[in-house]
Amino acid sequence: MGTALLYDEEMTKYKLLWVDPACKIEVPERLIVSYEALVRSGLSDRCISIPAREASDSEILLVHSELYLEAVKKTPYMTLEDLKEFTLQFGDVYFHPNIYHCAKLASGSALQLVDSVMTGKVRNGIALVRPPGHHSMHGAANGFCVFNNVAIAARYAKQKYGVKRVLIVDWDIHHGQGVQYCFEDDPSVLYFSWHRYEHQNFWPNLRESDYDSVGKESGTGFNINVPWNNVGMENSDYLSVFCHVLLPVAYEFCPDLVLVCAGFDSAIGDPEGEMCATPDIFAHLTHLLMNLAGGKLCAVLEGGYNLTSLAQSVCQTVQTLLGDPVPQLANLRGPCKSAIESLQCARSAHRRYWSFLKHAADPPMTDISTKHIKSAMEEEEKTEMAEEERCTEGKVWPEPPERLCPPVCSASVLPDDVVCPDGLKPLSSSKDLEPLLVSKLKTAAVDGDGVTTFSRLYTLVEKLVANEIRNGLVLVPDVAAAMMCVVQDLTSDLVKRVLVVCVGKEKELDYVTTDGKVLVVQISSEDSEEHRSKYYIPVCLKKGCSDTSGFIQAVLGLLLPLGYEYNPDLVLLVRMPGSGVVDSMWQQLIGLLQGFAKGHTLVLMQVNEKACMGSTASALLGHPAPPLQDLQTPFPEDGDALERLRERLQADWKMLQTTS
Ligand SMILES: NCCCNCCCCCC(O)(O)C(F)(F)F
Ligand SMILES: [Zn+2]
Repeated sequence: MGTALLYDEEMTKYKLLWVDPACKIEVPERLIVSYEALVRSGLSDRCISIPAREASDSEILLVHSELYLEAVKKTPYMTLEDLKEFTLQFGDVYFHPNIYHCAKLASGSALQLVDSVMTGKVRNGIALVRPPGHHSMHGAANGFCVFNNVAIAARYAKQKYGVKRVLIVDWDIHHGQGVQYCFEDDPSVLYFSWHRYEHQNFWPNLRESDYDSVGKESGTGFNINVPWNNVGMENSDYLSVFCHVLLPVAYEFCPDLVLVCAGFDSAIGDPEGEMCATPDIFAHLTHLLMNLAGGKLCAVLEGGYNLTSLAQSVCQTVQTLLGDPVPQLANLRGPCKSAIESLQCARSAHRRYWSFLKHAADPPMTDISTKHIKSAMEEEEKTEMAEEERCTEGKVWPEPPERLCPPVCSASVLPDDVVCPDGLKPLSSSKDLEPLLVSKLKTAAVDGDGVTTFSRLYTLVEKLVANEIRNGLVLVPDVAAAMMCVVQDLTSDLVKRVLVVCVGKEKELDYVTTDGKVLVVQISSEDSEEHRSKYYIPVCLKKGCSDTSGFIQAVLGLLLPLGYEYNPDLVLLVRMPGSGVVDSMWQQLIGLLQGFAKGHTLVLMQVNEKACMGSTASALLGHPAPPLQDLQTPFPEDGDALERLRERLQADWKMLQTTS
C-alpha cells in the first residue's frame, strides 16, 4: 500500500495583511517550498495524491464551540479594520478574508488523510496544510492556528471508525496546548509533546506545559510533556527521548492509529526553535513510529519557518513514509545534561502510570520546574546580544545524504530443498571463496554444501555492502557456526562495524572483539558473567525471549540507543533455535533494526526454523509488523535488571543515560 500526499495551493492564498512581528514568519511560502521540494525530488510522483476538502461544521464542532465557529464564519466579510479588531481577542494569530476557507481545507485534509488510511486505500500519509492547528482551542484561535486539525482528526477517527486508542506525537517545537486541553481527561488519546520551554520563559509560557502535566481524571497518565529548557538540542537528545520516554509508553499503549503534529520548527536553522537537530532526524522519528498501529500513520504539517530546513525535513519524512532506507546518523554523542534532566523528570512523572517506566529513577535533585525569575541583567544581555548571533540565519548544515533504494529489497540464501518465500530473491550465484577461507571452513568441519552456503553468504554480504541489496535472509544448518563465520571472516574487510543481535542462546558466544569492530547484544534467558566487555552485552530476561514485554523493553531502552550510538554498517540478526521469540515481536525487531546501516540487515536462521521464514520475509520487505497484543506487565526483576544494566553501561554508552 502507498503513501498519501494531500496538498492544495488554495491554502497558500492567505497572508498577514498588517504589521505584527509575532506573526510575520507564518507565510504562504512555507507550503510552497515544502510541496515544490517534494515535486523536485520526485517524491510527490511516488505518493498517492488525495484531494483536500473542506471540513464540515459538524466536524469542526467535534472540537470547537458553536460560538467560536460562528464568529470565524463572519471573517470572510470583514474589512481590514474589522479583521484587526477581531484578531485582538486572540494571541499570536492573524485573520484574513480567506483564512476561514483555508482553515476548513486544512482540517478537511487531515480528515481525508484519516479516511485514506483507515479504509486501507493507503498505508500512511502526510497533509501539507496551513493554517496549522495544535494551538487552537475549543473557543479560541491561537499561535497561527484557527481549527485544531489533528484534534478534530482524532475525534473523527474515533467516531467514524471506532478507533479505540489514538497516539498523537507532536514533534513541533511549540507545545500544542490546544491538543492537551482537548484530550487531557481522555484515556483513549495519548498526547506526547516536546517543546522549547526554558522554564516557562518561552511561548506560550504556560505552567501546564511542564513535565508534571500528566493529564487529569481518567486521562491521568495519558498526557506526556517533555520540556526543552535549553536551545541547541541535537539528534541525540531527540532520539533519547523517543527511546526512553515515548516508545516504551507508545508500545504499552498499543494505539490503533498514530497522528503526528508534524511541525519542523524543531529542526536546525529554525528561528523559533533554535535547535540543532538535522532534517534527517525526521527520517528516524517517522521510522520509529511506523511499526505502531500496523503502520497506520497520518502526519499533518504544523510549524516550520526556515524554508530550507522545512523543505528538507518534509522530504525526509515523506521518503521514510514511502519505505526508503533511512540515512545513517553519525556521531551521536548522547543527550546533553539539560535533556537528561527533562527526560528523567518526564519518566519519573509517568512511572506510576506506565509499567514500562516503572523502574524509572527519581526526579533529579535540581528541581527544573521552578520558573527562573529572569533577572533584569539576563534580559538585558539577551537583547544586547547582536540579533544575528541569536537568530539562526547563520546556521549551516549539510544537505541530507541521498537515500538510494537498492535494486533488490530482500535476497535469500536457502538450501535447495527449501521453497523461497514470496518477495525474496534467491541468491544463486555463489562466488567461489578464496581457497584460504574454504580450507578454514573445512577445518570448521563445514561439509560440502556448507561451503556452498557460506560462499553464497559471502556474496550476499558483498551485495549488501555494495547497496545492491537492502537486506537478506539466510537459512543455515548451524546458525552459531554461520554467525562466527560471518563475523570473523566475511566482514573482515567489507564493513567497519557489525552489530550482532543474538536472539536466544544456545551456547556461549566464544567470539568477542575488544576492538569495537563487532558489538554483540544477546537477548536470552541466561545471564553470563564472562567477557564483561563494552562490546558484548548480554541481556538476561527471566522468562527468556518468549516474554514479549521484557523483550520489547530491552529493544527500546537498550538495543536502539546502543545501535544509534554504535552506528553499524551491517546488522546481523541471529535467531538461535528454540529462542521462543513471539512472531509479532520478531517482526517488530526486524522493523526497528531497519533504522540502522541503511537497512542492511542480514537475518541468520537455522533450517529447522524455516516455519517463521514467511513473517521474517514480510518484515524484511518492509511490511508493518503486527501490533504486540495485550502486553503483560514486565517482570519486576527484568525491569530492574535492565535499569541496572543501563546504569552500568552508560559510562561507555552515552545514549543509555536516563539519569543526571
Ligand atoms: N518570535 C515570534 C513569536 C511567535 N509566537 C507564536 C509562535 C506560534 C507557533 C505556531 C506553531 O509553529 O507551533 C504552529 F505549529 F502552530 F504553527
Ligand atoms: Zn511550532
